[in-house]
Amino acid sequence: MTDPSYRGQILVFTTPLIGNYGVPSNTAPFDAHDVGVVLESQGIQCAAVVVSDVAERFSHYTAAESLASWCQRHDIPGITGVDTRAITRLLRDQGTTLGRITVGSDTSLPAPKADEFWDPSLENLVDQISTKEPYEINPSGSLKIALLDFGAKANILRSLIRRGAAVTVLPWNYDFNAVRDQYDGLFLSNGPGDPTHCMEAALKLRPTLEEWSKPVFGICMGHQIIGMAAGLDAYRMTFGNRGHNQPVLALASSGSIKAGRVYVTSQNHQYALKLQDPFPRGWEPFFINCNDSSIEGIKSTADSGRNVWGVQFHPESAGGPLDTIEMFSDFLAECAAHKYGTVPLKTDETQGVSKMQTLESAPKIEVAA
Ligand SMILES: NC(=O)CC[C@H](N)C(=O)O
Repeated sequence: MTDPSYRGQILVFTTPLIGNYGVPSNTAPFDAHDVGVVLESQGIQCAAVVVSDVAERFSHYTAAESLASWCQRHDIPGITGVDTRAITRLLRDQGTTLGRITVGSDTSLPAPKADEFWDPSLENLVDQISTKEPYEINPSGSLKIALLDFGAKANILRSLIRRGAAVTVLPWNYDFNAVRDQYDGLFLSNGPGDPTHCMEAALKLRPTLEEWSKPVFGICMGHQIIGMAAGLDAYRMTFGNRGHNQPVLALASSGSIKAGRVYVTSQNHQYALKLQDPFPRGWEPFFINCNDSSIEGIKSTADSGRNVWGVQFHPESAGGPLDTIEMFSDFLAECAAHKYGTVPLKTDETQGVSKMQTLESAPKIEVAA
């Protein structure tokens, strides 16, 4: 609920009992030295929550308040006592759908018209949530990482600073080309909404993505930005990938990632990069989703002279499995290798499976209309 990528969305929980553990307090401040303890941003980001059975009595040693009181404090509506199974089945048939929560039981009122629903995908949600001013976290860190903030989850910042990086958080549309010499690597964060609203930022980054030899790593929206800058199209999926059990197959080895292995990942996205054959010159698919064959990662090819990669899933999870958490260590090892000339964990192409074989034998690919 605090992941900024959920901004504007009504979340329907499939687990029937929600709120049993209450909500922890996020006692560490979000400032230049820390990014909170457990929550992913300072407030609730989703537009509303739909729960089958909300727990009014909560119990956990870190709990500070109930789900309902937390929602009330943040002015976020919630509804309980509804058949979330029925709503989920509807969403599974027709895909992600505009919705609204209304109060009252007068069924004689006419059903709302299409234009009476607020459509968050029409807005540039990234611009609403991104930092307005640059700021630095852990300034004494040895590796200087710039992070373009499309709506970054706090655990991405934690995962970088825990590994010793100094992170400068920049607004999403900042002209990074002009300041890139000051940094050892660039990170592109996750973020809410339709990535094509950020096309200008993607195109602005092209000189860096084409000329810079230092590492660039993108997650989710960040991965979509890299892909759009590389010339791939982004499309809206009928069924976005959400949840903590999305299997992805690695098509190439790099750092801790081994080609041919399936990793279980945490995901939250409605858009994806469109698979095309051939891939743009100098780029290759990195991961593919085992359920729907959508692209889950791309990377620059070994002969491109660049060191850029992005993943559609969330290696930092929070919540979810930690199968791919070492991708943060890989990123910083690459940055250190570039800066100090040390040797990072290297790509082992010999373990690779045939990419085209994997793509061909995979299930049907969902393509945008
Ligand atoms: N978690 C994210 O960064 C989501 C990216 C994008 N907003 C999508 O829905 O596809």
